[in-house]
Amino acid sequence: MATTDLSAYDKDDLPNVKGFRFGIVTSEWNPEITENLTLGAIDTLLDNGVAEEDIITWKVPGSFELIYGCKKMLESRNVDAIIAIGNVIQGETKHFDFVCEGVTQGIKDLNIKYDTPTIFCVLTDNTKQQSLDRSGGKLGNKGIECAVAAIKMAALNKR
Ligand SMILES: Nc1c(NC[C@H](O)[C@H](O)[C@H](O)CO)[nH]c(=O)[nH]c1=O
Ligand SMILES: CC(=O)[C@@H](O)COP(=O)(O)O
Repeated sequence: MATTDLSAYDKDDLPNVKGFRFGIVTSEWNPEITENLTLGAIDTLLDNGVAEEDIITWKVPGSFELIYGCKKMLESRNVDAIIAIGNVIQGETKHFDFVCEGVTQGIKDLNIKYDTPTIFCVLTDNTKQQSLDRSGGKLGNKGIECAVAAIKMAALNKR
């Protein structure tokens, strides 16, 4: 059963994050997908009062490099949350499994090691159509969903 619209949220349910700083690290693999996820995340942060100059964006080659890229941002930039954006699409071999598991575990580890939340915005899809549907298509944009998660977790960390 396909998921519901990933982008549905109520702005009134979100905390005030004016003055908060957010990082976005984006994988360059499947750029038409990851760029749409990134635009959805940026637009959502801006729409909820985050200043453009308070959004730091970096790019890495692939989803597996999101781990190191987020780690370096956590260690060198003063941000209240990071959104890790990638898109892994099943190929012919088991490489998909290892990339997905690796980045999942790696981002989980960052959330344990560092006191700044890193949001898992990685689409792990069987087909490109599934990715298109979830990055601004009929099922919404996971980048919006993850920006909402980043706002909520950044505010939680400041309680
Ligand atoms: N096949 C996909 C990859 N593969 C590349 C890895 O993420 C990594 O860059 C490489 O193994 C070198 O360390 N990456 C994606 O983001 N999406 C894919 O579909
Ligand atoms: C999904 C991937 O990791 C990408 O590198 C494609 O891999 P494959 O060699 O299995 O087609």
